[in-house]
Amino acid sequence: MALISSLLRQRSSITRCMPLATSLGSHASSLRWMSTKETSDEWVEEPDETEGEWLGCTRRFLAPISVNSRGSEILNNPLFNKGTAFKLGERDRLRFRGLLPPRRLNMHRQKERVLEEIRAEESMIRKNVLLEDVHDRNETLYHRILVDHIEEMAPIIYTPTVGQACKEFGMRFRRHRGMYFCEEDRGHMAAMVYNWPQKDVHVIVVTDGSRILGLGDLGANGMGIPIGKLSLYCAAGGIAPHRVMPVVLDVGTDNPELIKDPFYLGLQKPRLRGAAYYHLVDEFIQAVRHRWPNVLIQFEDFSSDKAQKLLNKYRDQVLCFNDDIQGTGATSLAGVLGGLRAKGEHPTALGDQRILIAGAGSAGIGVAQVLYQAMIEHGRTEEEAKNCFFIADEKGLLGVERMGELSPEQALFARKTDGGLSLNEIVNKYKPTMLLGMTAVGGLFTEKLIRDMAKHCDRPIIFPLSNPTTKAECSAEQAFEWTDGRCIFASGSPFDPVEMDDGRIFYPTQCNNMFIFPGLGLGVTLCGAKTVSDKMLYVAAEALANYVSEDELAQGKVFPSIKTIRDVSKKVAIAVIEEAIRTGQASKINQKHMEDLDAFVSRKMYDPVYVPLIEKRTIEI
Ligand SMILES: NC(=O)C1=CN([C@@H]2O[C@H](COP(=O)(O)OP(=O)(O)OC[C@H]3O[C@@H](n4cnc5c(N)ncnc54)[C@H](OP(=O)(O)O)[C@@H]3O)[C@@H](O)[C@H]2O)C=CC1
Ligand SMILES: CC(=O)C(=O)O
Ligand SMILES: [Mg+2]
Repeated sequence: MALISSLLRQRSSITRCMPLATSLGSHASSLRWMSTKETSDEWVEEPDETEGEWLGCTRRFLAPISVNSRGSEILNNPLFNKGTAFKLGERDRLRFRGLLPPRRLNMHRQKERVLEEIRAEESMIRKNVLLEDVHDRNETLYHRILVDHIEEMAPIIYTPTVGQACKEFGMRFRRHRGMYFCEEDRGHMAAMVYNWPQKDVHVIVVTDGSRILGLGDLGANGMGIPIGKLSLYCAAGGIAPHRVMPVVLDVGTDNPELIKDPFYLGLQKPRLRGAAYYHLVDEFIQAVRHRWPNVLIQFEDFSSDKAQKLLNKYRDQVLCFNDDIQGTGATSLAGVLGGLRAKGEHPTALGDQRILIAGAGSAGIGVAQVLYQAMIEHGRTEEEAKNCFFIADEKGLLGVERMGELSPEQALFARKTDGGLSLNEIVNKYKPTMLLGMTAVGGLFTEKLIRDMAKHCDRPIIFPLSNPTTKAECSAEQAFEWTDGRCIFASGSPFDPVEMDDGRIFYPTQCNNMFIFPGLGLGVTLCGAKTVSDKMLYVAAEALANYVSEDELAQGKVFPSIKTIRDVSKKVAIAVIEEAIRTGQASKINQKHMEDLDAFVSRKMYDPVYVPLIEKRTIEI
């Protein structure tokens, strides 16, 4: 009876209509029109007593959203579920009154409870499981926790812990998330993409699991990576959770342990190769673009032999980029520019550096390509720029004598002399000013190597970028200790501050593509770009580099604090949109947006708050 009268009251209160804000994120697409009277009189909930503490006091108007489901369906849908935070009126209207304990906790209290539980747990992987449980039952709360505590949560949902989460993916599997495509799905993918429950996907992160972080071939267990990256897209890049889709292309695995693992959930057969592999990828790309023509596709953790080929094939045709090649390149450029600033050198001094890159895979070559382009941008000739690089793989310095076996991208950097020199020999002969590690070989940077770097260079830039922490080429402590605190350091996975014997404290920052991809994705999807250009990556790197303050540089920090990642992503997005406008790619940006891009981007960024829910049929007018 109460429900009927409540519905009657709602209907009779309709006065005039207005469109609802799309920035409400997850469910706005299901909205039609809403009466201002309804929203103001009936549906807007009393502000929570602690709202200001976590939301900032000046909240935008929380218009309700209409949902097709009701009852326990809502409680079981992580995009809608608010758990114990549902107010009585909502429990009543949506027909699940009595299905939750009576006492209501507001979001702040729920968050405190989860934080207490996570903080009481010592093991990082257990923390990951607890947080992913929240992800699976209440996405709004999950993203609120990430946004408010990103520095603490990033190592739990991302590197380093995501590495272990991937390794144990089969064992820990609880609930479906993301899509899988395999050879058996050939011919069906265009139909399969319609199984995805959300109508409007903006960003896909896809892997074939062939090189997960520095852990090698983890096959379908690699799903943890797209999930982790997309969590950052939402929390740091402000893309609403219903607009992202994690994907694994399960093309088998060559990892013998997985082939015999009884709990492995992927196909236990050798990897698909050659034309069949590329046809499968192609069908996937066509299928997702058929349903979502403007979707951004981020290639992630493909082994290098395929990563560059796929990028070359699709980069001018579809909105896509390879995070390990291009995202890491842009991030490292920002760090290197920060390092030069910390040394009091002008950005154009980039072309005066001698850069030793250990690792000639996707990341190593990607970084070299972006630094090389930046040198050209700063006026160096191709020859001068090439001459700055010393790139080594397991066989030593890349040299012209190996031309036949190198990829075209590697061949560009092959040295005319001294091919095959070891890292130690390169350091002693060429006295590099920078040492960047992307080998996935933990501890590769030995004490001798780093001490020799510091002998020849007053302030060497040392970036061990391999992930997870076990694969870092050296630790922060080692780098600072072996250079007497003179190095400029950043790492792929986080390290704690280092206190030297003389009391000096150094604060290592993280050189990880997480500083680029969320903002890049936000920028290109908001502006309607058709492709991701090299220049977009360059301006993204500049925006990131400019974010670091003089004070931070003075403390040896060449990247901003992860606490600021949401704002960093906004700046990156704005830079990307400006570049798209400049080159006529910004099809969705109008004059009004251009007048205040900052406000436009801020408005569009998903902010995880509980939005009042109403049953769809009660508001159709
Ligand atoms: N911080 C960040 O944002 C990012 C970090 N990464 C990390 O970078 C690492 C590498 O990734 P990716 O490039 O895709 O991997 P690849 O496997 O494609 O490349 C690894 C490279 O390291 C070389 N290598 C192996 N052992 C040695 C050695 N002893 N000395 C010199 N070189 C060696 C390999 O040479 P060979 O081919 O001869 O074996 C290969 O060229 C991973 O750990 C990944 O997590 C990646 C992307 C972003
Ligand atoms: C960070 C990242 O993308 C990697 O390690 O592969
Ligand atoms: Mg990666």
